Amino acid sequence: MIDETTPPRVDSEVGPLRAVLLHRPGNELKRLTPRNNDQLLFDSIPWVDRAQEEHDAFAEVLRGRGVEVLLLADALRTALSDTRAHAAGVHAAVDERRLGVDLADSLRSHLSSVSPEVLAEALMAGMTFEELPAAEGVSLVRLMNHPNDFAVDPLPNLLFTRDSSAWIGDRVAVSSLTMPARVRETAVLDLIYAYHPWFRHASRAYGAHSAPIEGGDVMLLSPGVLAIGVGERTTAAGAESLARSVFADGIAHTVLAVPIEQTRATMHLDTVCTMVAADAVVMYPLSRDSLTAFTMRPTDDGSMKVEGPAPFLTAAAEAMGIDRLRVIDTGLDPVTAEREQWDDGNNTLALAPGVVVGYERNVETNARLEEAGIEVLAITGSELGSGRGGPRCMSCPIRRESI
Ligand SMILES: NC(=O)NCCC[C@H](N)C(=O)O
Repeated sequence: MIDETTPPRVDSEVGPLRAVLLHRPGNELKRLTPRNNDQLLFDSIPWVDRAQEEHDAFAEVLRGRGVEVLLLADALRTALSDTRAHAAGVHAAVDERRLGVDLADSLRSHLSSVSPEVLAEALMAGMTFEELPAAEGVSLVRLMNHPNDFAVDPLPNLLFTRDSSAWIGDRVAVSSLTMPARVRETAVLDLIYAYHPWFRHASRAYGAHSAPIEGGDVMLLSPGVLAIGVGERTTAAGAESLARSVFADGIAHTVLAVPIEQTRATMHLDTVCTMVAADAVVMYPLSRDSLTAFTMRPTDDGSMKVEGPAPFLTAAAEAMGIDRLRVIDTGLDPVTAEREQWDDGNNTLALAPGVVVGYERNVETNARLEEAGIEVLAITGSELGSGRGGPRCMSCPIRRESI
């Protein structure tokens, strides 16, 4: 059970983690085939039962360290039991451009009558044309689509709860996701934050803004200091809009925009760098000397100024008010470094300063972290990792203690 009496709040990457939003992979993963996996952003076809086992083990590691785990599917079902949320959920599921007016009407009327559980399943796992309810009359759209085509797209990347929303202080930013396969996740998270009792009074950061921002690019370096990766997913417009929004809300005083290479291997800032202590990061060695940052700060007249670029580590330390942001020296040779970066070796989830969760397969990175005094709680991710995301990607912290 989640303690809903304590309000959400996150103002660092490493403060003791108390509550987290995870998504236990479900039937949406069973939609992946060799024909659609690229488009749906998976690198192979996961063995779903094993992925669920791996995820259950991940959740147990967190619970074992005193973290409350809120599962996204439960949260969505709870939210959808509100009739207004149910209506909004039906609206989010039905794409009239794809189905045409008649089929869209018939699907809307069907989904309006189903339980919150069935609607939640349709929103997460999608629906094929074959699964649509039988309807009177002729539908060209139905005839011309293969029974296994999607009438409602599945959302296999819900697993990566980090990207679809991010808490900044006591506010939540629901992401505006870039890739077509993930765009509808915004609607799911919107429903949860608007209608789940725990979040009903939570204020939004980034409100009605729409320039792309993904949570994997948003890093809370220290209270009031954000780093935002700008690359394949988050755009410069997204980073600037989020910066203006957090300055206006008074929840940050400095935002660093960090250019990252626009490749799949480095799709988010947290694929190359995550925090493992209040003054330390683990970082892909090849990024160490090349990462830079533009520094944004608010001005007295309500606008903002931008400085830089400067080396990331220097700009970050200055913004955080510390002498140095340490990089745990993994000292890996370039080939091992590249292999372990691809397998999310740098994508750790901090449960407290100096305690992180990492994939067990990243043997070398984990060993170097341990040598540096960082406790690594190793989890299996052979199937979970097929979507190209590690422990940080798979978790959206909702409550952390201050450090
Ligand atoms: N923060 C992250 O790096 N998240 C991983 C997202 C993986 C997902 N398959 C995607 O391509 O969006």
